[in-house]
Amino acid sequence: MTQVEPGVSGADVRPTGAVAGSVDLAAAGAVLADRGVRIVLGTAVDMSGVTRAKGVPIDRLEAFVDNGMGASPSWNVFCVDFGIAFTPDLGVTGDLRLRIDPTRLTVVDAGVAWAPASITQQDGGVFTGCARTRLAHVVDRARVAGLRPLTGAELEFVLVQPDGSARSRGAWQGYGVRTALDVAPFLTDVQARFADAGLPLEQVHAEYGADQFEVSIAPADPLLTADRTVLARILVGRAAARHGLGVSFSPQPFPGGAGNGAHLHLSLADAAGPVFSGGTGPHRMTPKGAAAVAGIVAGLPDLQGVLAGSVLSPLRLKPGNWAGAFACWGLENREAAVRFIGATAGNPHGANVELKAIDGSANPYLAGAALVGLALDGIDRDLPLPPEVPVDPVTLPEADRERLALAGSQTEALDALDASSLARHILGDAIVDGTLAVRRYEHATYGDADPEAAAAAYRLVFSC
Ligand SMILES: NC(=O)CC[C@H](N)C(=O)O
Repeated sequence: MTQVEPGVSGADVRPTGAVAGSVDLAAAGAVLADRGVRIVLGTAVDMSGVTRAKGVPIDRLEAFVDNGMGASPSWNVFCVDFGIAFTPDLGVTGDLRLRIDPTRLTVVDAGVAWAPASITQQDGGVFTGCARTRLAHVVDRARVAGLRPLTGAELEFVLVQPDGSARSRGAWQGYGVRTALDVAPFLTDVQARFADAGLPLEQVHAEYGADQFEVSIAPADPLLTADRTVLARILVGRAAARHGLGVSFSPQPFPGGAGNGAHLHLSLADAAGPVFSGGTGPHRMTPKGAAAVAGIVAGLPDLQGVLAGSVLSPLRLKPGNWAGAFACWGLENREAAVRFIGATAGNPHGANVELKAIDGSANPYLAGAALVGLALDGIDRDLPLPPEVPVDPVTLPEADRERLALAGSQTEALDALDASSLARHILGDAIVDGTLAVRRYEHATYGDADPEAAAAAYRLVFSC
């Protein structure tokens, strides 16, 4: 391999944007070693939404790319309490490989570099249960259809004690200046780590929940955004640890408190330009843009078990939480699952849709695949745009509210996923069945538990 990818060849080792070409691994390894890197961690996010890693010494970088490191198929169905929800295909026999993407190599802590891994068969062949590979596949489908999707991620989290218990809330105020200034050393550390990693930070601010903050990441290719979401969680977690803090991305860290969303923004362009602006439809959508919104709204109940499928997710996904508990769309409607954001001077990234129903338990690769896949489905089938909901959906007549409400229980959301040929078309049977196994295991374990006990069990598992 002679071609050298910018970003891993010079003094700089950081994510490189859209991936192209190959990497001179010997040169990249030398750069990392010069920067004091001793270990490379390769991560994969399992179907319960937990990021797991294998590590190699820096001198085995090439093997991590070319041969991969061994992982049992059961890696995909580990659960939040580290039980294993075996399926007929994902069990104790066989072997898969974690192969890192060297174009994403980034130094994340003293002596440690990170890269996301795809899970492959031993010989490098496609493993259909790999979430990262599935997202790449869905993005490829979009390209073949002449569409260019971009996604941007918002990550909400609550600062906690390192053991997961609550911090003192005496001084907290929603979006509070003092709330932010009180943890300014942590926030400025987050900014520095993102800058060093080449991770484009759009906003970092106190949210409305107690000790809740949000970082948002600029729009990019959906695979890059999902990789960056994993990286962002690592960097936020490391910054928190350095300041004696813990961090919870759980959908509902404390029952009765604010939930953590993992909203994703989507824009789409075809050869003629952006599909969510420049047309003659509602809010200047083009026919493709309208069909994409229709696809997301129509398919949301089928994919809820992937986007917000944990035991805790229904505690967050309720009216009044700005979490998008209704399968409808509306211009700048923060209670609609699909918030449409028009092209205005206040929005330099252009028109896009924000899917608010996603929470911090969702695998970011599957969330991206579901969102892009639903938009493609709407375009493929030329679905008609449902009427806009321009008001808070709780104010609608009861029959409309009931029709639009997303599932209020985990069981209902999972049964809808199980029965959905659309979800199986977008994500494949291995991913749908693995997700169901993991979430049903969670339901059996925590479904009847006191919400405080369930929340405690989940509090730190989605942080890195
Ligand atoms: N500002 C917001 O959009 C709040 C979002 C909310 N915390 C959620 O769970 O989705």
